[in-house]
Amino acid sequence: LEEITVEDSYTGPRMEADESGQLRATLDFVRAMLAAFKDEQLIHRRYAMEIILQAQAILKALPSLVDVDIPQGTELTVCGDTHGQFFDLLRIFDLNGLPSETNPYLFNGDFVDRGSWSVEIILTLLAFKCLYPAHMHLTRGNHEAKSMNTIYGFVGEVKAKYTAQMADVFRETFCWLPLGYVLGGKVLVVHGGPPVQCNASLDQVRKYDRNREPPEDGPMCEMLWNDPQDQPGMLPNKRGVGVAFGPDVAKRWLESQGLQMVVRSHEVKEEGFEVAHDGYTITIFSAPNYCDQMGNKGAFIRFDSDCTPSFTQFDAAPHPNKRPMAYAAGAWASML
Ligand SMILES: O=C(O)c1nn[nH]c1-c1ccccc1
Ligand SMILES: [Mn+2]
Ligand SMILES: [Mn+2]
Ligand SMILES: [Mn+2]
Repeated sequence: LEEITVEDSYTGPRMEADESGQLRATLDFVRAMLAAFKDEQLIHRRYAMEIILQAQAILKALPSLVDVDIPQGTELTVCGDTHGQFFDLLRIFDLNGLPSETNPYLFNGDFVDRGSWSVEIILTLLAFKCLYPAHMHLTRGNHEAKSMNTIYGFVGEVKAKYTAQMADVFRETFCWLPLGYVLGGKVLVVHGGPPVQCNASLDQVRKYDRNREPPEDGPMCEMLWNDPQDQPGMLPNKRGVGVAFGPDVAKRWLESQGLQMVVRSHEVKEEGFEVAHDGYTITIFSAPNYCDQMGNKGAFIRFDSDCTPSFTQFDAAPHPNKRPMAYAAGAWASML
């Protein structure tokens, strides 16, 4: 990275070196980065690379399933899909505060694709992961994957805003994102759903070798792609990947693992969230007016130390005039 020099002509936020000479994202830098992104400016690719690679090293050291405690008297906020809707992420921070050691967050996958500010979202989340590694938690979604990012806009956006090499570094980093979290020993947080068809245990997930693109079946595939259904039983998923699982299947798997509830994302909900399966399965979705057209609310959940959920809904924020998937391959063709 040293060979990337930050030119004197660069006027954006500058990262300072710590006492060991290592460039670090301080809170002041992250605040300045948020302001720059809000003003449709970018940070220098040297600083972007530092954030991505430092976050990658932190993520790599985690197990594939991470236990997170919510100490007495504290709360943890869980957000769902954000899908490149950076100005709605800023609204979450306005409503609920910036991430900090006293205001921990878990973002439950699908950070990128669809929305045209995916780079701003993922650099923000990874920068907070570097700043507060024990208080900013990130789950892998099915959109943290090369095949999806190539089709749904993230690769095109990174190449337009930075470089193809940076797209590769993002891809390597996504492969180290944990597959799920257990809050307070009783709530599984995962992007799609629990691995009910392969019937994997929490321990098998903890040891799973996640450093790869998502496979077509098995624990990792199901955790990124499964969906709940109202009907009892299990059916092939209409998406063609993973399964649809009923209330009986959710209850049986959760009880077999000593868990009370699964919180998942992955599906748009009109109200931003949905409590299904008699409370065993919660969906949380944090991209309001999804793709500038669905008209849905966004929502996030605050869990207290007893894992009691409180829901907050919010509407879409105004954003600069750029349509969803503005950088997707072929988007340029539509402009010719
Ligand atoms: O892009 C989405 O809306 C999405 N979010 N999670 N999964 C998808 C998806 C999956 C397959 C095909 C298209 C979208
Ligand atoms: Mn999604
Ligand atoms: Mn998804
Ligand atoms: Mn307690």
